[in-house]
Amino acid sequence: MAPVIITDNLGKKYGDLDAVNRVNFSVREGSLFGLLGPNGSGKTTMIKMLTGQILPSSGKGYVLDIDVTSDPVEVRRSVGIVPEQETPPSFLTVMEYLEFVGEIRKIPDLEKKILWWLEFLDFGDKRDVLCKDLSRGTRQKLMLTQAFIHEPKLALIDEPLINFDPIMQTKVKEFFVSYVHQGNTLFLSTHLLETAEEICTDIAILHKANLLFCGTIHEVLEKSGHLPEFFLSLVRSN
Ligand SMILES: Nc1ncnc2c1ncn2[C@@H]1O[C@H](COP(=O)(O)OP(=O)(O)OP(=O)(O)O)[C@@H](O)[C@H]1O
Repeated sequence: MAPVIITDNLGKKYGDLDAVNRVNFSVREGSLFGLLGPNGSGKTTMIKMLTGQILPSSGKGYVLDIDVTSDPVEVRRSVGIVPEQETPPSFLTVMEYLEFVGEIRKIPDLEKKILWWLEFLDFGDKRDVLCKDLSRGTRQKLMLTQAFIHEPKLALIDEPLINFDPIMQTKVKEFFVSYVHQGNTLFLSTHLLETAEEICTDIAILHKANLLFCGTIHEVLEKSGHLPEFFLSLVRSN
């Protein structure tokens, strides 16, 4: 099975700063891939490059066989994306925003799908509320909905569980696991190491713009017993 994401010496500089330093890894189809790393290690920059939001400074990146440098628009069209701390347009209601997304993505049976998501994430009572008046958790529900409503084969999500209460975290984690069991792929960045250990099949660790580790969760657990210990000892020794 061909990887759904390949990076080949992919790098990003902001002026003189290496935010991501010539990184190589690939993501298997059907995996739940967790990108970990301390603050400022380059996770968001990596996701932005892989979702066509910024252009790399060096190397190549392929997402679903699409070159992220030459065809960023096609990348954005093909995947589900939840950018870091993104908020939906303040001047639209929940329904208006989802109808807008449906229009752009040309989603069949849109109304039915919207109703399913409103019920699944338990925010149907907010359907006519302007996005500016939503709580942070409800905004995150809306951002997750817009990422998955067109049923992409691959979704990339920056900090997916932030702002959610424990009940909603559990529900969303279960959704992620069932999403990959259906053959789709999920690429997420997170600081929640216990959660990554619980649900991820594959792990990559960035530190100071460099890739320190990429492998399966089984390799991690064999080496170290638990992901948090593995992560801390690797990062502290580099
Ligand atoms: N637009 C930008 N201009 C200049 N520097 C930037 C820009 N965006 C990010 N950086 C820098 O690039 C480095 C990597 O940032 P990035 O946001 O990718 O890290 P991160 O791992 O996602 O961090 P966090 O866990 O804190 O969200 C940091 O040093 C950051 O200050």
